[in-house]
Amino acid sequence: MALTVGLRPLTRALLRPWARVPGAALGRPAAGSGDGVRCFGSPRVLVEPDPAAVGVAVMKMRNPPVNSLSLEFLTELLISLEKLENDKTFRGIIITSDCPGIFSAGLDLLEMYGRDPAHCAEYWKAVQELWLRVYLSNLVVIGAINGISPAGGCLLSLSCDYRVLANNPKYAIGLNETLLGIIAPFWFKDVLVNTIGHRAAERALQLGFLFPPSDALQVGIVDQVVPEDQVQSTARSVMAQWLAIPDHARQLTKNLVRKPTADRLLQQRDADIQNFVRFISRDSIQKSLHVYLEKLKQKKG
Ligand SMILES: CCCCCCCC/C=C\C=C\CC(=O)SCCNC(=O)CCNC(=O)[C@H](O)C(C)(C)COP(=O)(O)OP(=O)(O)OC[C@H]1O[C@@H](n2cnc3c(N)ncnc32)[C@H](O)[C@@H]1OP(=O)(O)O
Repeated sequence: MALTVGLRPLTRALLRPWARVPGAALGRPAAGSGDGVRCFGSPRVLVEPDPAAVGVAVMKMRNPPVNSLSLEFLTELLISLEKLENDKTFRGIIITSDCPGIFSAGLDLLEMYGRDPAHCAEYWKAVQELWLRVYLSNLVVIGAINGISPAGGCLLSLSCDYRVLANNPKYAIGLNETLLGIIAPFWFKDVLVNTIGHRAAERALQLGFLFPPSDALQVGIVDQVVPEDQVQSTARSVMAQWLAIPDHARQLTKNLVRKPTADRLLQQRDADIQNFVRFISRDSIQKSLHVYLEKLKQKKG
């Protein structure tokens, strides 16, 4: 089945592989700065230069209540990342959350439930694009994970160069897709295998493990677990260590390590979109999503 993907103009401009964001940029001088420091804001993505670290931006995700990765939110994240990537002021980003207790609830289930194939295709393309942009970023990307991080939230974390997780037993992280009756796509799986190894990934993926911090550290899905009030300062110290390496050497090395994984998706992006649309449109999958969404509602009581 050939898919015709009808993209909206903004999304279309953004989602071409490595597209340049057109003129109407969100980048603007920080209010009252006048010193050339740039701040790229958007309603759901707050980006500010780290006042304590030169060349570092802090990107706070603010899509309440749970930072689910809706199409609009993905688009704003992509714009902000593109702007940062193009601004030579910055060499590193710390990605964190502005939603208490939640890093990201992952992909927005409402973008996949009860939607037509064209919408699902557009959505999946945006998911692919965000992953590629974070995973292959020339910047040092540190995840300051200050909340629970299931599925797509975990993928975002895994795509960073280094992960610092707050030590709170509620802040579990993992690819829990099977618990929803869906499956993690091959590129989610690849990134997990690259991070924790084949055997651990095999178990974690099939059983839909959400690792609490101590287990997450033990299996290697995060690099460091620290008290909640030290997540930002730790991320900043780690960033300093990464920024001590000359950019060109670090970037080429990152590319060497990550490109084969990214290429697997780049070589079959359209097929991956079609597979996703076919899979998600199945009655059985839509029913699983319905049951899961109902469970989330009932949990509230
Ligand atoms: C042939 C092969 C082809 C390959 C095909 C590949 C197919 C792959 C398909 C999909 C892959 C998907 C990956 C994902 O990321 S799926 C999303 C997984 N996420 C989760 O499981 C998390 C679900 N959410 C929660 O567990 C909780 O909400 C939590 C994050 C722990 C926060 O709990 P709490 O603070 O108690 O908040 P609530 O549960 O009350 O939630 C508040 C409202 O937010 C809604 N919500 C929550 N998560 C999502 C989400 N992911 N998407 C959309 N909406 C979400 C929740 O329903 C509440 O809404 P409301 O206030 O209206 O009731």
